[in-house]
Amino acid sequence: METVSTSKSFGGIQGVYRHESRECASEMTFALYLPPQAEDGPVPLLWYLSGLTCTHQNVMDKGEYRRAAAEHGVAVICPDTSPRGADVPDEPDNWQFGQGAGFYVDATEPAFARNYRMASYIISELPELLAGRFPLDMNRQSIFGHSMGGHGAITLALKRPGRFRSVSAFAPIAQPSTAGWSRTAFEKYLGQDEQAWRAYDATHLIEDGFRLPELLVDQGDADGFLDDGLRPWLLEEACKAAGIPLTLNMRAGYDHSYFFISTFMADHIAWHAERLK
Ligand SMILES: N[C@@H](CCC(=O)N[C@@H](CSC=O)C(=O)NCC(=O)O)C(=O)O
Repeated sequence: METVSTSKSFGGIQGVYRHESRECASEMTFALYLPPQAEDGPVPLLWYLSGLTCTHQNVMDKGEYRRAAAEHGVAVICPDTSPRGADVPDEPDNWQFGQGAGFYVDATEPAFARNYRMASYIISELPELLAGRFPLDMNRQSIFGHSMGGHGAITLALKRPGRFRSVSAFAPIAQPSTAGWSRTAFEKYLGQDEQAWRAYDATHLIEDGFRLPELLVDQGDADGFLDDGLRPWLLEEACKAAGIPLTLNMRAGYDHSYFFISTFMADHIAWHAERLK
């Protein structure tokens, strides 16, 4: 693993690291913020999964998470959203599929199965890489994210009870298997059998019996993707039917951008920090 950069921030260290990924068969880059408390011993780890078109860098530059992370003594890891590189299959003119659009699935279609293994990358490879190299308490992890990444956080946690102490999301895609901007990606990564897509769809996982102890979601009501892409009411209905306590904060006037995310970032970090104690 190579250190790309380290910068002191709010008393801690914002690092960027690069490594050869076993799961994605490509070079991958991630950002890790260590709060000042990490100098004295292992700190809990909060995963932030980014949305379509992002790398590790969008949230690092615009998410404004470091002040709250330092205050609460929580490390924040921001992985990339897909495998990268000239050898990785891609559709450069399509922002909803391929590089920057991994959807946190393990692809099964032959053209993509070698590289597009973001579920295993986040759940297995990256934690293995982090453990021991950084002062992190891997028994205390939580997860959140935005849009494609908010949905990814919910699905990864639903399928692994106990792995994450808490889960939250900014404007998550509620049901990607039926939304216009994600349906095609599911077909290309996972094949035509829609039954197989259920394992990567939050509302369907909940319908199929998977559970979370609770869920926090913030959603802007001026989000241009609200009605066609995000549809938080589908998540609300699924959680209600399943008895999952959902706090859905509809935020008046906010859109889908990092201006929205950064506004509520400190609230989410405080909420996770309380559960990571
Ligand atoms: N290029 C698209 C807009 C893409 C977009 O809004 N991406 C969001 C995530 S959307 C769901 O996963 C994002 O986080 N973008 C990065 C950023 O820095 O804002 C278009 O032209 O509509």
